[in-house]
Amino acid sequence: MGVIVENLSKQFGNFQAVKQVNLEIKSGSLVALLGPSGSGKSTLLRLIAGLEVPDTGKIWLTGKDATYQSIQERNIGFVFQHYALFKHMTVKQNIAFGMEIRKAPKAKIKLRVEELLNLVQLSGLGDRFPSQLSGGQRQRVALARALAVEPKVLLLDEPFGALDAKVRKDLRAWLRRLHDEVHVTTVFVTHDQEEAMEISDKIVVMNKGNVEQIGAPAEIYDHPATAFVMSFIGPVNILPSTSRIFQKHSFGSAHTEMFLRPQDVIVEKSPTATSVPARVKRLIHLGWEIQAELYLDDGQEVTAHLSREKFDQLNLEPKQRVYVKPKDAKSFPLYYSI
Ligand SMILES: Nc1ncnc2c1ncn2[C@@H]1O[C@H](COP(=O)(O)OP(=O)(O)OP(=O)(O)O)[C@@H](O)[C@H]1O
Repeated sequence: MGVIVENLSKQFGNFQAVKQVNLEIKSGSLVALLGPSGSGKSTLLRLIAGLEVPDTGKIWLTGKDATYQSIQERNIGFVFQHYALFKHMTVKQNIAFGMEIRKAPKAKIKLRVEELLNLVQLSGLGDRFPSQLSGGQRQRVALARALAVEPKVLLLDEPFGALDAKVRKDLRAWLRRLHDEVHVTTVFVTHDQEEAMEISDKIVVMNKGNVEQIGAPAEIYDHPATAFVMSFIGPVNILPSTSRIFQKHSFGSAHTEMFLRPQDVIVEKSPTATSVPARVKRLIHLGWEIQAELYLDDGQEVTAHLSREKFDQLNLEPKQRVYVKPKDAKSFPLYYSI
């Protein structure tokens, strides 16, 4: 058993930050809490950690009711965005800190510190001080320190948020590999959908204190439960269902808005029975694919993503006449903007 959150709510003054959240995080899994700023991700994480007390609901950690347990009793490892290493202690001393507080035998601490240094790939840097490390290295020390006390659950609040894009990307892959080695139940807060998709087993999408959807990355991307999820995870064209592009197609129940992924816009040079005319406005090279900004003859703008191969085959130019049709589109009963 990992973490179970039951009907959990938290209010700050008049503001409801977390609204009756229910959640089950399987033991040994890596789960991302994903949502825009202010959606309640950090508050939910802090409630699980015991840094906040819930107004209602329960938290179960590895089968035990932890709702009113102290932070220490919960045996949780926590890593924040802004690494809080002890500046006056070396890397080794930082990692050993929790074990020393618990009065673990010296020989055991020494061995475990070496093991953890290896695990976070910082062997040889154990005698440095935090100021002598890069941001990415410091976050790896913070992770080693959190893991040192063998926590039941590891909670990470945007641990790579303060780092530059390249380091961040490397650390994501590294965290995934690390998790595959240690298998500690991990809850990871991020507002970056690519980060969540890349590293997690399951994603919990949050919006305005609510859980919108829980699922594996592909499930959330391919079968979004709500308009919010569809527009938050990946790019999307939001078009009126009366738009010409849908006239010759039917995608189930059509509400007032249709959601069309750019990769589901098929672009051709010649008309077909199911396509409508459009014109190329702008072409943006994204490296692995080309973003074609098009406008339909009714003035509606539509973005299409084309593979390099398809783009070369079409040989597109700005202002060129093309014909488009939707491969797939979705519609939801209610859409509220993010
Ligand atoms: N201690 C507090 N007192 C008052 N309001 C708070 C407190 N902590 C959080 N909030 C409010 O609760 C809401 C949710 O905050 P939270 O930090 O959980 O969001 P988040 O999804 O983690 O956002 P971010 O990605 O910006 O950190 C925000 O509107 C925030 O201002």
